[in-house]
Amino acid sequence: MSDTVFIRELRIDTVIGVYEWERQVQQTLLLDIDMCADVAAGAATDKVEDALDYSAVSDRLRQYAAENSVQLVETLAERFASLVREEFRVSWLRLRLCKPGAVAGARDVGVIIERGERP
Ligand SMILES: Nc1nc2c(c(=O)[nH]1)N=C([C@H](O)[C@@H](O)CO)CN2
Repeated sequence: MSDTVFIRELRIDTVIGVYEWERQVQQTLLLDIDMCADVAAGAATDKVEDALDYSAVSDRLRQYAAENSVQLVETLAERFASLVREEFRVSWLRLRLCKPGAVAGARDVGVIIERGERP
């Protein structure tokens, strides 16, 4: 299956970072995610129940980040990938998690991971 449901530049507020001051504040990350999905299934019925609901995915990821704190963007990216694959039954995804402004002189830093297999 080559269909994709995507989310771009989702703002994620969380406590994240390795330095002491970062444990005291919330920071905003940006998430891009591409998820393998059967777009035809939703199109056939025109019902969100038959689609991969990008709104539900966004809400769940924001909820997870609000309730959990980690040090590395790598850790949060891996947890997001596992959560989406398990809770939304997504067989393959590519995820880009950015921490804007974290490094002086760079607009963005972060990680890109790809997990699973396309059916
Ligand atoms: N590969 C990583 N390097 C660094 C991370 C990270 O999450 N992954 N984090 C930091 C600090 O928290 C930084 O973002 C503060 O500006 C440093 N390096």
